Order: sequence, then C-alpha cells, then structure tokens
Amino acid sequence: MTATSPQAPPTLDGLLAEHAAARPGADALVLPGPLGFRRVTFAALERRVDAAAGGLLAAGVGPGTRTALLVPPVADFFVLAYALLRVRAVPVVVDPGIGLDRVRACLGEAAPEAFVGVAKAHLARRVLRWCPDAWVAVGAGPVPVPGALSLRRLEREGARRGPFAPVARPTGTPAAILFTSGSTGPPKGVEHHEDGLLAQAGLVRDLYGLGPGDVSLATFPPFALFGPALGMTTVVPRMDPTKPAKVVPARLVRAARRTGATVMFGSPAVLDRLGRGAPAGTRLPTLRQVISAGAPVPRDVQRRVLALLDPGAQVHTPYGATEALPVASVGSDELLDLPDDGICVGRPVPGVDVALVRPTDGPIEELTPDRHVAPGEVGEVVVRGPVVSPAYADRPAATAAAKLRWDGSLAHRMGDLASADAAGRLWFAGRVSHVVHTAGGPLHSVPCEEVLNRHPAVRRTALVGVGPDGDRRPVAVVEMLPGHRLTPVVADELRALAADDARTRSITTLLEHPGLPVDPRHNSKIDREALGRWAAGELA
Ligand SMILES: Nc1ncnc2c1ncn2[C@@H]1O[C@H](COP(=O)(O)OP(=O)(O)OP(=O)(O)O)[C@@H](O)[C@H]1O
Repeated sequence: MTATSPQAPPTLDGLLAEHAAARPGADALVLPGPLGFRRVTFAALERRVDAAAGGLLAAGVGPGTRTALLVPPVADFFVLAYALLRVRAVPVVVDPGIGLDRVRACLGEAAPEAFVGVAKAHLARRVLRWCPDAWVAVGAGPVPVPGALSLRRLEREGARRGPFAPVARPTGTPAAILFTSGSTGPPKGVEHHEDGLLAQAGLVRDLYGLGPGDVSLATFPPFALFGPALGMTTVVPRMDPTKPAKVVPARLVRAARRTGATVMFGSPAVLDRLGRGAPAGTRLPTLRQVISAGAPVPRDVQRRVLALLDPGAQVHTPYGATEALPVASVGSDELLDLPDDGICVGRPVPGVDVALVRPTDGPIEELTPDRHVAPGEVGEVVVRGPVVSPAYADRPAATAAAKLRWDGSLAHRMGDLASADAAGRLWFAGRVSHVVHTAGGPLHSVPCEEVLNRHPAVRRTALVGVGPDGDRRPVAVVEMLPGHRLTPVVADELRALAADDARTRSITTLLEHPGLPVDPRHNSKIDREALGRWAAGELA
C-alpha cells in the first residue's frame, strides 16, 4: 500500500511512491560517497521512506508532530523529509548557515517536539540547549548519535511492521515550516500546506518542462527536495551546502558531466563561480536548463554560464520567496534581448497574480483599487495564487503585516519593489526596507546600483543611506573587480554615470569595500543593513 489511493488528493510523498512504482530501477539520487558517486533507485528510496515512516510513527512522531530536521542533503535527508511528510508530521527546516544563535532562536520559536539531525546537529543541540522540550531524538547520517534513536533502527522497526498504512493530517496543520534566511530582520517560520507545496512543485515542473528522465544537479537543498516527487534523478555535488559561494567549479563540472545533468539549480553566487571558474574548454552539452534565484542574477553571469552550454540551453531566473515561490520567471532567450536597464524577473507564472501597490507602512487588510500604482511606476509587490503560504508560524503580528485579502482571496506582500513594463514583465527594484529616503525623494536600491554596475571595472555596488531618517545621504558602496581600485579617475567616471541618469543623479558619495557582505544561504543577497552601519562609520 502506498500513501496515496485513487480517492486521496496527491501528496509529495505519494508522487514519490508513484514514480517508484512506474520506474523502480531508475536512479532517484546520485550522491557523493567515499568512492565516487552513490546511486539510490526510486524503489530503494521509496522502500526506505515507507519503512522510516513506520518507525517514526512507532516512536511517536506522527500527524502534526513538529519535528526539527537538521540534516544536510545526504541520502538520509531525502528519506527523512519524505517519511516525515508521509506520517503527516511537520518538518521544521532551519538552515544552519544562518548562524547558531539564529538557529537557536528559530528552534525556540517553533518548539519542535522531535529533533532529527546528524551527529553535529545533536552535539550543537546538547551544547547550545536547542529544543530542550523535544522528547524524541533521531540520529541521521553515517556517525552514530549517542542517546538518539538511529534512523536505521527506525527503518528496521518500520519494515517489521509492514507497509505503512496512510494517516491523515490534522485539519489546519501545515505540511512543513520553512524558515526564511532573515535578510531583513529575524528569520521567520513560513507555514506551507500540502497543496501549496504541490503547487510549487507542479509549477517548477511545468515552467521548465521537468520530469522523469531529467537529471537535476541541485546545489541548493530546498530545490533538491522536489526532485524525487517530480521523478527526476537528483544529483547532489560534493560541496558545503552552507557555503555556496565557495563551491569548486571543476567539481560542479565533473558532477554535471558524469551524471549527464540536464538541469541545474544554483544561487547567483554558484552561477558566478561556475561561469568564471570552469576549466578552460569546458562544455556541458547535456545541460538544457540552469535555474537561479534568491537575488538578482546579473546578465554577465548568465552569459558566462551560457557560454559553457550548447545552443538552445537557457538560464532561467525565477523570482519568489520562501513565502511564495515561484511568482515570476524569465528565460535568458528573452531577457538578453531586452534593453539592459535593470533586473527583469519576467512575467507572473500561470495561476499567480501580481499587483504593484503604493508602499504603505503597517498592515493592509484589503487590496482596494486605489492602492495600485500608475502603470510603469515602482510599487510594492503583492501576490495571490496557490503558491502563497497562509501564515508565519507563531508570529501573528508578522502574519498580519504580510498578508491581506485581494478580492476575497489570500495575498502576500513580498516586501519587494518592482515596476511592470507594457508587456507585463516585472522589473525588480529591491526590497522595501532598502529604499534610501533622501530629502529629494526615495532612491530604490537595485535600479540605482544597476546604473553604476555598468562601469567595466566594477564587480557590484550597494546603495545605502547615512544620516537622519527622511534626510539620508545616499552612498554607493563599490566592490571592484580583481586588479582594479576605486581611483579618483574611476570615481569621476562613476559620478558621471550617476549624473547621467535621473534615478542616480543625487548619488555623489562613493566608498570602496573589498568584498560586500552577503546572506548566509545563497551568498548572493547583499547585506545592505550591515553596509549602512559600516558606511556611517567610514564617513564619521
Ligand atoms: N530572481 C530574483 N531576482 C532578484 N531578487 C530575488 C530573486 N529571487 C528572489 N529574490 C529576493 O529574495 C527574496 C526572498 O528571499 P528568502 O525567501 O530567502 O528570504 P529573505 O528575504 O532572505 O529573508 P527575510 O524575509 O527573513 O528577510 C525576495 O523577496 C527577493 O528580494
């Protein structure tokens, strides 16, 4: 018996069971092992998931049990993630890359009843007193965890009990709580329901034409999770998933070539590493789709990756957030033909509606027509559709601040700004919290930065504001390409670029920074809050 029956609505773990029945011998996972890559078939993964589900339920982890899941993308991660879905528990996923203090805060807030992790996570739990109230501990990974039930033992117990009998999710409990990376304040736990997760997976499948037969090189664990449900072979390269910007390009190339990867997902930092660092002469002829999100993906980064691929292959840059993904998407075929005047994130994806509204402090209850900005103007992005998550876990104030009704349906404020062009494409204008409010009016981060990024010696820039609220002095913090400095000549050239564009005319203060700080998860979002404090110190 599997977790789905003809009457039951589909679930992610049910989709895995279907793929295992249809193509039992196909590879579900290709993972780095001690002697090269290790393969796990769909049948073997499904067998382990079903047994682990039985063992988890016997250990007391069942419908609605909040369960911290701190396992990197090794085989046990896929087994546990799908087994937790099958027992209708609520996996709580926190990225350890966000820092141990923040992990502690997230876990304290979600208060999981069960703790599932690799040895390192259990050690951190003991030393840092994470989840003191969790009463079930499960050890995953190759290293035994003293005092915790081992996953192997749970699987033996589950297998002894026979096929897992489906259980129902308690009404109203989410299927998972996924924490944001906290680029703009404390990370928040996003509640996802089964239908929202399915909608996300289905959109990713349909947008990029993915499915059985595809081999997905997944450098980003949340994306890797959908692979088995979509019937793809998921390849995890040898890399530290908490430090994507440190990935060794030659290893990615080797993994893609050896496995015949057809699709790759990587944050903009991973694409940048690959494009700049792939060994000379690298060709990746099987790779048809490269998908990147989490922060703007500069056109040069896309071009360098495309240069490794065969004609017809594309880089896609979906736009979305932990709370709603994907919202919009654009492929390089279309994007690279558009005027180079900012970061285009494409048209809303099917089933998702986007409104651009006048920025407003405080909650908005209802999206009324008077809130829309005029065509072409920058507004706050509001989205509605099946991928929109309904709430933040245990944070009613954050939920009230981010959710609203739109013609009676749930909608989410992305905390981002964008404008739309006449063809309905969205142009990303940075985050609401990164607007620099000067005496002469608001300056939007990304559009201003893109003007200065045109200088050939500049790697990237960040716009920050220094001084009192409402009368901030705009400062462009500049990271130069290797071998270049912000000399007086370059500074004059940058000021000339700024003076030439209405959006950047008031930017005259420039500071050089050796390496802009970025977020821990994607290593791609510039930490403008930290840079603002740094710039204030430099100018004091
Ligand atoms: N294709 C893209 N282009 C530009 N920016 C993007 C793109 N995709 C995502 N983003 C940015 O990433 C944000 C979503 O990031 P994520 O869900 O990881 O949480 P976070 O914003 O880092 O955390 P927090 O909400 O706690 O500050 C979006 O709101 C947007 O600002």
